[in-house]
Amino acid sequence: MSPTTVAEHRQRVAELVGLMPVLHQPLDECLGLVLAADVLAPLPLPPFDNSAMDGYAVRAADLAGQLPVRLPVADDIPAGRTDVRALEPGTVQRIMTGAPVPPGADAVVQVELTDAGTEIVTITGRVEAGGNIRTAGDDVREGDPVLTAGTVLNPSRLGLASALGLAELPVRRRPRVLVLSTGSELVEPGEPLAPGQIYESNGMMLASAVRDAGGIAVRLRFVPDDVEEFHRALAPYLGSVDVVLTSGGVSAGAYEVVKDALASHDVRFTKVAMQPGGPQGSGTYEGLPVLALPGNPVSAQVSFEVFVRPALLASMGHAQVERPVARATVSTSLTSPVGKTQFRRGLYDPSSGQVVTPVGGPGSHLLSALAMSNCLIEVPADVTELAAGAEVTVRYLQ
Ligand SMILES: Nc1nc2c(c(=O)[nH]1)N[C@H]1C(S)=C(S)[C@@H](COP(=O)(O)OP(=O)(O)OC[C@H]3O[C@@H](n4cnc5c(N)ncnc54)[C@H](O)[C@@H]3O)O[C@H]1N2
Ligand code: MOO
Repeated sequence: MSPTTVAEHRQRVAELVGLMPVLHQPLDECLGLVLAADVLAPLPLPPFDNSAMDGYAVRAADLAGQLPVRLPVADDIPAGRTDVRALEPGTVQRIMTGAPVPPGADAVVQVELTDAGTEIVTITGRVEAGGNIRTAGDDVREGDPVLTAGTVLNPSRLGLASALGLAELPVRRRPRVLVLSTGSELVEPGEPLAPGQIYESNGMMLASAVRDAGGIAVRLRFVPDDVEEFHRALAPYLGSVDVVLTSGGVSAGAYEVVKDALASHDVRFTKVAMQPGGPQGSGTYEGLPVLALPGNPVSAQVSFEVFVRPALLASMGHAQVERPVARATVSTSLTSPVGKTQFRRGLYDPSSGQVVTPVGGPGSHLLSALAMSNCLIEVPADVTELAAGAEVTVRYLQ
């Protein structure tokens, strides 16, 4: 049987994860989420004619003659006043930025062009009719489609929704991902380490990657290589998560707990033609999508980047699920296994003439090299050698 290609496995993972349902969420929880329906402005912005300056609401015609002119101050209009009275000819009203312009006024004279009087004001400068007034609907007209379905909600868009008086927006909700590491050798950071044990790192890395992609990570402390314990550990979470993401226990050894526990369910274990990240499991368990990543830390994280991150983003309705890619020249020669897409770790600096420098070797245990890198260098499956200066595609991770 020919190995699964990267593209085939990506497709399978995306289909398994599917689309999250649409919910009306409070704006506070919408940052980074994708709007699921068009939003029509329920009111104009600004909602009423208001002053752009602290100063005096006037009739421009009252300033048409010789300046300075002295006019009585008939009223005071702070922002937020709701009972504004009409401006009588030959008078002014003191007005603050954002306050409603009184009927009858057609301009605002900024305070700097006056003596700031409170009973009588002396005005020394002229303003045109319409000057310093922000008219209703200037920014948004009522009924305008201000935010369209598919828009990613960023700070300014959430600000706009608030300005329109919306307390909630329809969005695809964040996927809840159960992150579970397996391995009897694993020890919680902070605990003492016995010979033969290592500190657990995939759980922290994958949970952070889930959050970084916009999902909610539920971390289940790692379970030992025991099938019964694996099932018992998962059971309490099955009703409350959307995806189960495991790492470790999928290759060819004698104690492959994830494979042993799930192969009898609807989970398929395959070799994907890539390095790192060859052994992969995917399918459903008790109706839940399960993505079983290999345990080597670099393999787990590269698998997340290539398969899981795009699927989580797509599940939230993102159209753009790819990292930015660029063409770059590689600074040193590279070799790559035959028939496998290789993802090497690299440092890419677009300001330095599009050069990418490999960091560390191909080994999938080289976590510090991954931590020092900012991109993945993609070597196609049909390429086994690259000379220094050859062109490659880089996926920019930061
Ligand atoms: N005979 C073969 N052996 C291996 C093959 C193979 O095809 N034939 N494939 C290799 C490849 S490629 C990979 S990748 C790994 C995948 O192994 P598993 O998914 O079964 O992972 P483990 O054996 O449990 O662990 C591998 C390695 O990673 C460390 N690890 C695991 N989980 C964590 C964690 N949460 N935090 C930190 N480190 C972790 C573990 O201690 C091992 O060193 O299999 C190869 N072998
Ligand atoms: O696929 Mo393994 O991920 O080469 O180390």
